[in-house]
Amino acid sequence: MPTPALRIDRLHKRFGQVVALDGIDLMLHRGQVLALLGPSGCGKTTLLRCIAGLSEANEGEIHLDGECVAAPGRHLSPDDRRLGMVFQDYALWPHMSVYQNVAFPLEMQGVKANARRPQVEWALALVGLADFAERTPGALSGGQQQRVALARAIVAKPRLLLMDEPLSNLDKGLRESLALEIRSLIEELGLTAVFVTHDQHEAFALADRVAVLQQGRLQQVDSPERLFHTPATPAIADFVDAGTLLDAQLDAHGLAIADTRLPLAAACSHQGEIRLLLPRRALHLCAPDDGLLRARITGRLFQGEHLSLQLTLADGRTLKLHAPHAPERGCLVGVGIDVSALRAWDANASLLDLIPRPGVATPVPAKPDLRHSIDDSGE
Ligand SMILES: Nc1ncnc2c1ncn2[C@@H]1O[C@H](COP(=O)(O)OP(=O)(O)OP(=O)(O)O)[C@@H](O)[C@H]1O
Repeated sequence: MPTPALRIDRLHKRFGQVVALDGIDLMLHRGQVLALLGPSGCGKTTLLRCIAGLSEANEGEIHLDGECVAAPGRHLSPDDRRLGMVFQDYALWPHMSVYQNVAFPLEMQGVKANARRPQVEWALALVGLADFAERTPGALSGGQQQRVALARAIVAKPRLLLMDEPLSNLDKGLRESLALEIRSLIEELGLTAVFVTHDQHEAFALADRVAVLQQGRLQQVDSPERLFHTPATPAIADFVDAGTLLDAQLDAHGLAIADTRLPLAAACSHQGEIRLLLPRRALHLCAPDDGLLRARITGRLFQGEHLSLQLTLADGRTLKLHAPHAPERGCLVGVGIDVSALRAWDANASLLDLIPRPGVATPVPAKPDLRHSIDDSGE
């Protein structure tokens, strides 16, 4: 097995009574990009700062390319860790030119001025700012300033690139284009990177692996696809907006949702309250009498490629789904469900395997999208 680019073992960090990191184990291979994703206060920045050497952990170890950089009694300084860092607020020196900002890490390493020039020009060209070398940061847009920060972070060819919310100060259009640029730069240079974000779209766009942190603990480390389609807990499903989460009831007759009972059971025979995830892809519209559920359209947003719909069930609870077409707000519709895509957890957030109830045929999803035949007459 190749030596991992980053290995973290049993990392703990406390601030007085506050446990910011509670036993983090993590491994990242060369060329991989990891997103640290989680709600405010979950410990993302603390973990990044411990990796950078800006913060000292209370327990545990951090290894970079097999070298121990942090352990009880050992703490390598940020400079000695050979990392590149990009911060949310760019952290450029306002009185220095773009060129001087990017040259700074090389200067600190003692690289001579004439040897610095080709490296700085290389880094500025990579981020598309070759013609901006003599400007000061104040004369640049937010996106351009973040590109300077990126050039400064990569100019000394770091073994690990660390980024703290690198896109969150930019507006939406710029966030998407810079995310694409950063991603291709990382691939082109074969960089290994860790970045912090509280935005799942940013995590999914940039990362190969996403580590979800909650209350100082890693909850799931997975590819963006697996995290979104198979979240380990209801809290993760909620955080990545994987669909609609509902409380439902499993009993001897099946799975009760609103005024319907689906012929499903838990493989382990669990009965009682469960938490159910209905991913958008598991649901489709059909005529009111053809679906497994009936609902009224109470929200309808045109989003270019699809409509984003909110449907309200008989008991007042709501479902979210996307559809290429839909009747107007207020119409009654049927909802077909691909039961194989449902996910369920018991009250302790342990995953339940839903299976067809013995002796009962699994419901076949009704034909999707009867857009002209759906009307209000089913009431
Ligand atoms: N210097 C500090 N002194 C005391 N408590 C701190 C300090 N830094 C962080 N904390 C606490 O540690 C916990 C984790 O904070 P951290 O900044 O790592 O969270 P985060 O996930 O990055 O949050 P955000 O997204 O809001 O930046 C929080 O409860 C925070 O209040």
